[in-house]
Amino acid sequence: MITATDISVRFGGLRALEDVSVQVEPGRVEALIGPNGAGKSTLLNVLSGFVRPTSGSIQVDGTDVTRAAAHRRARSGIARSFQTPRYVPHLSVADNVLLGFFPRVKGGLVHTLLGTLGQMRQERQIREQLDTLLEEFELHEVASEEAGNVPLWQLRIMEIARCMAARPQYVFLDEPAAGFDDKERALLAGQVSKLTQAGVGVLLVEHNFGFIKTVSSHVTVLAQGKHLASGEPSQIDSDPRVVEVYLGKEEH
Ligand SMILES: Nc1ncnc2c1ncn2[C@@H]1O[C@H](COP(=O)(O)OP(=O)(O)OP(=O)(O)O)[C@@H](O)[C@H]1O
Repeated sequence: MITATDISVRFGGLRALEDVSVQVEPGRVEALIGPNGAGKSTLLNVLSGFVRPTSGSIQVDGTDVTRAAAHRRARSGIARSFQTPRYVPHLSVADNVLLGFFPRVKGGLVHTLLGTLGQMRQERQIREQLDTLLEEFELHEVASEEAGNVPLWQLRIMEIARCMAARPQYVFLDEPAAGFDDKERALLAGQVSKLTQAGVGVLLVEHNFGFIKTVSSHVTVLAQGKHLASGEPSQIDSDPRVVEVYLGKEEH
């Protein structure tokens, strides 16, 4: 389990987070919601090691990782997606997913990227795992297309598949359904549930409450950097404080 306790972050004079606590459990989706500027991305960045908290602590499966850099967290089983998908547009979808195997390849330096990609393609075990991932996340039909030619919703699923290549225990998803229509959201919900079925703990930052209700088991609500409420989606949905600051203004 990931346990973040009393996390505070200051950017100069701005208090982006104040004493916020959250837990991510294996096989469950913890959703993080709140209005713009509430501190959701900052908390996700703190948990994945991209932002150092001013105070507070983070434990992953009982080990303190508060001071550990992002690459060390990746090695301790955390993978994440970004609000704007990060990918190499001129590489195929399959090769972009292949990049996710890097944390498992010893000595995989970025400047050896292309050479290593070539070697990895040769390795039967990795090739088989890649094929399984592409199949599982329904990317096989676009596997050989250049990622730059693939629609946004498939790029986001490609990012999730790439996260899973590292065999993570925890995956953080930053607004994975932003800009999606109902059909794309339903497809994405199906893919997210594959993560929890595999025992992965998911932290989901998302604005669409309908999507949150479909996939998550617990919700933490932030407002102006502080904890506002937490509970099951059905409790949050009817919490007057949450409706006032957030849900009343959002699609749900
Ligand atoms: N690197 C930074 N330097 C200075 N201020 C920052 C930085 N990152 C975030 N902030 C500020 O911290 C506050 C929280 O921002 P954050 O992006 O975490 O909110 P959010 O809930 O993710 O918002 P959104 O829904 O718009 O993505 C905001 O006031 C933001 O301007």
